[in-house]
Amino acid sequence: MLKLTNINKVFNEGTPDEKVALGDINLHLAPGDFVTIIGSNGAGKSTMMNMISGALTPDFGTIHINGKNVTGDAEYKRARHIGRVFQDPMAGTAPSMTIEENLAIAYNRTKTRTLGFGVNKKKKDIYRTALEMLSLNLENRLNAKVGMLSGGERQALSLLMATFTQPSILLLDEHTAALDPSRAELITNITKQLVEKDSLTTLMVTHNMQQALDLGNRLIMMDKGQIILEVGEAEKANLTIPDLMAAFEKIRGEKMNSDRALLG
Ligand SMILES: Nc1ncnc2c1ncn2[C@@H]1O[C@H](COP(=O)(O)OP(=O)(O)OP(=O)(O)O)[C@@H](O)[C@H]1O
Repeated sequence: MLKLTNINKVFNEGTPDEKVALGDINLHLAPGDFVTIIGSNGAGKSTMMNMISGALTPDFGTIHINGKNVTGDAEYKRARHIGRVFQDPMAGTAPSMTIEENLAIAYNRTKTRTLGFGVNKKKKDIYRTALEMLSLNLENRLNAKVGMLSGGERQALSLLMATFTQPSILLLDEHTAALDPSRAELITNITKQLVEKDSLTTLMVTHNMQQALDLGNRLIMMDKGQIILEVGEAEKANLTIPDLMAAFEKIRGEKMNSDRALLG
């Protein structure tokens, strides 16, 4: 479903600021895999997400989605196969447009123009049914401007929009980090529900160790541009935060340097 092969990325190469952001990353996700990603500061997590979305291109290596080599494809070209939710709840939606109009954009992202961009009764029903899943009563506020929603509501809508058309890959980039704990928990639960509903192949970066353990069937740990630990389904089920911290120390010989790590 998603295959990263020997992905390398160096920023400011040949200068005093040279930084190896990704050094030979190999990662393979099977359909329906939900992989959580944790790691130290500057480990390369966001760079890897940007490589997959097409926001950045690797210096070396290949990216395959659904068996197709997309390494050279521009971000807009990959967008129809990829759903992405960012940390900033304001990033995924258009504030001056209504909930219905925002959903129409997401809905039409993968459709051909011949199906029309208008909002008809059938589409309205699809939007309402999807919104009901969030249990936020947004299905009764289709004409409300998105700018009027709370951060949590907006992030829930972003998540719905990113998953609405069942993308091949869902990228969640610390998407609960900017929310207060109760809203973060709500978005975590909605994430679980939406991903499970369509068995979406998902990659989620998080600084919340407990969230990384609670969600998904696999976990990877990154440090200094490398994947230093991969945990499979059976092992993940019994893993604890102290286990993860101890694993990092054992591999690296030092404590994990993440000032944003939430240790639960
Ligand atoms: N555009 C850029 N130009 C130069 N260096 C960059 C650029 N983007 C990232 N880097 C560097 O590459 C390394 C990896 O950055 P990245 O943002 O991927 O890490 P991260 O794991 O997401 O970190 P954090 O958890 O702290 O957000 C860092 O050292 C960072 O400073």
